[in-house]
Amino acid sequence: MMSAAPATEDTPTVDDAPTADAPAPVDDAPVTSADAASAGARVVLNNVGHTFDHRDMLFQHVSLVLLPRHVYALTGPSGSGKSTLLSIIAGWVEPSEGQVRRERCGRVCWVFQNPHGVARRLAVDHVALPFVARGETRSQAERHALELLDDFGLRHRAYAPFNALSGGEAQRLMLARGVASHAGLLLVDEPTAQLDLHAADTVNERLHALSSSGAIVIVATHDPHTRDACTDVIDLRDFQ
Ligand SMILES: Nc1ncnc2c1ncn2[C@@H]1O[C@H](COP(=O)(O)OP(=O)(O)OP(=O)(O)O)[C@@H](O)[C@H]1O
Repeated sequence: MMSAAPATEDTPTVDDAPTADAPAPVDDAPVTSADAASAGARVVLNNVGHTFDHRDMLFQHVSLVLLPRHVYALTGPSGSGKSTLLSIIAGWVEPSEGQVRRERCGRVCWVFQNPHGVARRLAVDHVALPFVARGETRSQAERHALELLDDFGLRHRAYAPFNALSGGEAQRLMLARGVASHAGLLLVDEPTAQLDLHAADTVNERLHALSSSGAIVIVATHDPHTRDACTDVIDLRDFQ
């Protein structure tokens, strides 16, 4: 395991980012995760810092380049700002200091700690929908969805409505949907907090498989097993 690449002379920095001559990245462009990797996707954080009270910085001077085919564990004590940094990377929260650039990342997918689904919709339909949206027939989409549910250890829950799933099952379902939607940037908040060891291992393996397919995967976690399953670690204690 290694630390996430700091934006040094050896790694791309914001100075390498597209200029006015290059097309601006469009976050919602319908590219697949594999496309995102081949298109040179990356997330560049340049001296990012954040405070909610204009007094105490949660973290500061975060300068990193995040690349496809890596799974970044975002670690740090409770309250150190992991979810906040995920929100900043997603573009939902403006950092108090510095800039974030998402370059050619394609679709951004967030998997929450307490996922929301459509209560009465079947699990399989949550995962089939992105395939249908890409033009597959209903039966093709269902077949692909079932394969993904199998990967996440949820095959036996495929025909359960969302509101009958446990918290851990619901979160794995949303990870499967993230894969189905071909996210180029996948942000995951505490994916294994509600899982037993076996289910957690299944999730950790799939995170890896997803990054191999070309996505940038960032996982906020307290779980040492999840951290060890990641390729890189960003420890917020290094940015206080
Ligand atoms: N919108 C907000 N307004 C004000 N304070 C906030 C807001 N969001 C988060 N905070 C505070 O910022 C700090 C960091 O929160 P955050 O959820 O990012 O930490 P975390 O490292 O993800 O925590 P945990 O590991 O417990 O989930 C906490 O003290 C939290 O109460």
